[in-house]
Amino acid sequence: MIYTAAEIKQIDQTATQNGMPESILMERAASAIVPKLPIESHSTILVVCGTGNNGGDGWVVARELAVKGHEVSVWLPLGDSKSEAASTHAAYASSLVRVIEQPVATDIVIDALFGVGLSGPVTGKARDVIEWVNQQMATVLSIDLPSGIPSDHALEFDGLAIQATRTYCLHGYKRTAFLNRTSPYYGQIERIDIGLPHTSGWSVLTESDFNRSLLERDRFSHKTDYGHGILIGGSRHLLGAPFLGGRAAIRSGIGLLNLSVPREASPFISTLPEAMYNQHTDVLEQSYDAIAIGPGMVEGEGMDTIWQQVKHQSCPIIVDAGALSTRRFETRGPLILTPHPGEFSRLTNQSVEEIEGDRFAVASEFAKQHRVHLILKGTYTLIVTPDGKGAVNTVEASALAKGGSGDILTGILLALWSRKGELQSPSEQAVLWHALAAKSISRTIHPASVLASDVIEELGRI
Ligand SMILES: NC(=O)C1=CN([C@@H]2O[C@H](COP(=O)(O)OP(=O)(O)OC[C@H]3O[C@@H](n4cnc5c(N)ncnc54)[C@H](O)[C@@H]3O)[C@@H](O)[C@H]2O)[C@@H](O)CC1
Ligand SMILES: [K+]
Repeated sequence: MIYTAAEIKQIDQTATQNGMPESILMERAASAIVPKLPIESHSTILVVCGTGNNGGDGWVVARELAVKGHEVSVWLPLGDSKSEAASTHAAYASSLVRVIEQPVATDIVIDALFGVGLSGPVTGKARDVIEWVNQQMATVLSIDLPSGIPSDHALEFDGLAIQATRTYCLHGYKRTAFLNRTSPYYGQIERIDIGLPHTSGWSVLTESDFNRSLLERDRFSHKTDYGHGILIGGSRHLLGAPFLGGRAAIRSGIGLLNLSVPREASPFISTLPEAMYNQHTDVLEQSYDAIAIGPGMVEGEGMDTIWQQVKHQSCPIIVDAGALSTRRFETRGPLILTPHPGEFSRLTNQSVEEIEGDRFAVASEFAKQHRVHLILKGTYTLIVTPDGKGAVNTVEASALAKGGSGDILTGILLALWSRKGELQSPSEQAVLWHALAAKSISRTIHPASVLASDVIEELGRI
């Protein structure tokens, strides 16, 4: 569940209009956060409160901790609360805690300076406050967002924000928790339910979302029950990619696999005898359950002729690497595109910085506009459906930052999309499986040393 600041404000406003006041939401937020705080009985605590509702949350947390017997100081570096709900809480809580003018070093700092109300880079005195917090040796626990971090995108972020040890994200995560530039500030993240309804179009994928029944085989089944796919790839100087993709497809359970490779690949055919082979110049059969095209391919070398045949097929078509082009968006069946940010930059005419700074919006817009399934690769791969909704993968695997990883993902996608619609969210499952296999092999081989082939062999072991 991931929300923009505007969505959070809307949910908040609807709740308020329907009789759930902000002060009660703050109460709920604090009572859900406090039991989770990693605070020892003897820890000294400083709560830094801003003037908005994030500061209001801070006041209630401070009050609860004081009631539990902790030594709590509250610092209001930007002055008194401007929000009515926060002021009400501040009035009572200030009778239970110590309100200080000058900050003191403590074991714990609770950051309640800014939440989703921040707009643009931090200005004024708050900049010094953030720098002061970052100089402390304390464990820093942020409420909702690390103060200074924008909610939705990193396009205007200037690098000044609180470096949290842990962040308690209220209601849902904010997009910046999953952007390369901003996610490190969050520390560990935890979602806090405050009892509001969920309306998010974005979900967060973790290990537990992987559907292990993918690996099951029915005892009376036949190879045709698991789909027949073709992977078209390779070019004169890039011959390994289709074999990596093909091997990954077979390791992902595909029933039958054809590999279409250039003539120059003939010497490698014996490395994967489980596949059936075609040449790029062969006419495409009509009977595939899914097609993948692109690993190791380059423009020219017959690409246009091959694409003319592919695009008339009504099965799902996965387009990757060298086949990704704005000239190849027209297909009869579902189209699944798998760009990394550089490739996506070419498809969108936006810079890699613009894409990486605002991945969710750019990916969602693109998927809706072109009615495609989009897998925007990265540390936090986004998997977007043609309605612009999607999921972010949070299973991190640095071993995948290496040539060949994309070919493997294409192979897994081919296998899962070949299952004739029998699987829910094949793209999400493929991304998870890929990351989990890489994470799993990284336990026995150092991530720097993991080969793409090692990841393929691990697919059946997770
Ligand atoms: N629906 C929800 O999820 C709930 C949200 N609540 C809290 O309310 C927060 C949002 O509260 P608010 O909307 O009052 O906003 P914040 O408390 O996040 O911040 C607002 C303050 O920041 C200042 N500000 C904005 N941009 C600035 C900049 N660039 N430089 C310096 N100062 C700047 C504003 O002048 C204002 O005083 C959430 O993050 C969350 O902590 C909770 O109270 C419970 C319910
Ligand atoms: K905060």
